Amino acid sequence: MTDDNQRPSWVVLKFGGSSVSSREDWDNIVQIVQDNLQQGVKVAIVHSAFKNVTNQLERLAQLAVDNSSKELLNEITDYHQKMASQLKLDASLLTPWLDSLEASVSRISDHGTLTSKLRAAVVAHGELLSSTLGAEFLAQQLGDDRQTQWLDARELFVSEAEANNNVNDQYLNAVCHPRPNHQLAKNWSESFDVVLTQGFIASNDDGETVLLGREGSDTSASYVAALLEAKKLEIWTDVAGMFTTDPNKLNEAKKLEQISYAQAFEMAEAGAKVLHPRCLSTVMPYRIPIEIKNTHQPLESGTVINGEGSDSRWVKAIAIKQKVPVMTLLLGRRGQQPETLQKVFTVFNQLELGCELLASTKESLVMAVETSNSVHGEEILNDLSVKLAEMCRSVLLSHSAIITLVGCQSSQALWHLLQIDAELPEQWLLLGHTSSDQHLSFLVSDDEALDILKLLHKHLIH
Ligand SMILES: Nc1ncnc2c1ncn2[C@@H]1O[C@H](COP(=O)(O)OP(=O)(O)O)[C@@H](O)[C@H]1O
Ligand SMILES: N[C@@H](CC(=O)OP(=O)(O)O)C(=O)O
Repeated sequence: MTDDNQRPSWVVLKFGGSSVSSREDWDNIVQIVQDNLQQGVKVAIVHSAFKNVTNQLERLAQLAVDNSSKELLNEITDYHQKMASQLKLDASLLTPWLDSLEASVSRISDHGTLTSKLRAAVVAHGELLSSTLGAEFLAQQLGDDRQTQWLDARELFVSEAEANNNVNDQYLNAVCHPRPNHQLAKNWSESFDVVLTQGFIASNDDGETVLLGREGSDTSASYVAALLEAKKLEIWTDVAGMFTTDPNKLNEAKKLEQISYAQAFEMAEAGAKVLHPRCLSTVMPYRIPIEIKNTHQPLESGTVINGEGSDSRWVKAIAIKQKVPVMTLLLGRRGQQPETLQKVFTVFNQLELGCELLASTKESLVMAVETSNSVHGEEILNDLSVKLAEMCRSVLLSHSAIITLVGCQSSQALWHLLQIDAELPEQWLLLGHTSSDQHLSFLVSDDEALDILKLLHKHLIH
């Protein structure tokens, strides 16, 4: 099948960690790929690390600092060897990546500290190891009639150092700006039926490995889709679409058959981790539709994301983010003087932490802290508290939940809330809305979050 310009069509299939971690998953993947090939399209696969391996590698990098990573390294090695055996593949395929993983770990131990560059080099191995097995399995299953090619994503995507990016972000939350490359799409079409590459990883101008931020494989998939100007991007995961809320948190969640790019973006930004928000901003300019489907139930329909979406009077979905570190700062007598605010933001900058200002009054600020790209994870919050305490009257760190109503104007959402004829919890900490005015957020205590979600879902989702 070709598109209007007689270019062969590509579909991009992204398989997340929850979709590639068993033999059954892989049998389904082979079927999904074959179905596409039979329809005459070429298939580009973006492959994540096996389930939970990225977290293990993050821990491995930390343990390497004081040379205590051996046990975990063995565990990770074992896990991949077992996957090779489940797929009936020769485990020696893994050797080059296991060797380079060990070398990267040794570099951290020799260095004695963990830099974002060394962390990226270690963590990238999750995708390198898994995709090597995935490509070989697929090549064997599809046979010689089909050309299957493994590609190194670091040769496809080079990050751009954004002026306002700190060093952590440059290595751990890098950004690329791929544009359609018709010649490349044509070359690949002439040589291959299926290409398979890694999600989550890219390189920088110096050829070093960088990461695209946690959950970044969706972003990679959107990069491949933009590069090929694909006719469709399919996100294959462990649920059959985007739901009115996280179906693993609330059984009553309903599948959304179709939503607009903008609504999906709001949901993704607000915590619906089934899709990464950056993925949407990459494909939207090219109007590439996205479909979210369930690898474990491939025949079940999914959610289609396309189009503008029309104004709705109803809340369409509710997103939830839990265990968000939140700092409440009492600024004292001088309140929000530019000088105090500047000091506060300088501390965030020095610690290379991101933050989102959730609310402010004359004397206080409530900020959500983004720690996932910090090399030192949770410890850094204590550092932050100590530093902020030097300039604020009091500093309170809590782990809270943010609940966001998506799909109608915030004033409309607020009106619906006020109609709820049930007891709402006392602790609605605050609310805010974005400039797009299509969502309304609340900060609530983490302990109560799921009860509140249930209540809101019952009353607001129709
Ligand atoms: N609104 C939502 N609709 C569907 N899934 C959601 C939603 N919000 C959160 N999720 C969660 O997203 C998960 C899928 O994302 P993720 O675990 O990152 O999968 P993958 O490993 O395939 O990338 C689901 O299992 C579900 O718990
Ligand atoms: N493996 C990376 C990238 C990713 O997006 O994975 P997944 O597709 O399993 O969410 C992570 O865990 O962050």
